[in-house]
Amino acid sequence: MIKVGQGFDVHAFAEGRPLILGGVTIPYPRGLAGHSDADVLLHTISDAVLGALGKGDIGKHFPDTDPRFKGADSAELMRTVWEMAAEAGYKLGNLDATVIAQKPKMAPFIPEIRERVAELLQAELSDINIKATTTEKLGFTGREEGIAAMAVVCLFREG
Ligand SMILES: Nc1ccn([C@@H]2O[C@H](COP(=O)(O)O)[C@@H](O)[C@H]2O)c(=O)n1
Ligand SMILES: C[C@@]1(CO)OP(=O)(O)OP(=O)(O)OC[C@H]1O
Repeated sequence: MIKVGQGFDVHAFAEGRPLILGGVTIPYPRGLAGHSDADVLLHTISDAVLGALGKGDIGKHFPDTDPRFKGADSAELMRTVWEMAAEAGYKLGNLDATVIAQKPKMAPFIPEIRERVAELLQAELSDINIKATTTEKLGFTGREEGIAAMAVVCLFREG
């Protein structure tokens, strides 16, 4: 059985917060606003996994009205999401994700993010692809108002 899921998320920049993307803290003067640590990349990947499982989205499982998730570590949220997939017998086929950000330059951080995501999804590094693109200074990402991310996952299991 093969299942495919996609994710998309956006968070606005905010002063006085660390920038955490893919479970990695990126040195940058601003972070992202959110109820959790606002890791837009892990939220996107989590949504893609939940989509493949037909189990809604992270807002359904971890509501932003619930004080338990205030300041939550999105890596822990994604670990919980992946447990749902593993318990249903799924393994990761592959993940392809894109961070849409005018700044910061993501390239230097992508190897560490890949490793972190591979560990969280109990996957081979070669099955994890993380990309970045600007929007050529166009739109809200181009104006450096926030960061968007999108992801596609393929899960598989026997039978
Ligand atoms: N935040 C970003 C955005 C892009 N990159 C890398 O630069 C390449 C060129 O970006 P364009 O938007 O001009 O196509 C892109 O392919 C990425 O490798 C980046 O590291 N961080
Ligand atoms: C992760 C959650 C939960 O803390 O909060 P946010 O960090 O605000 O993220 P978002 O992607 O807006 O929605 C999912 C939320 O339920």
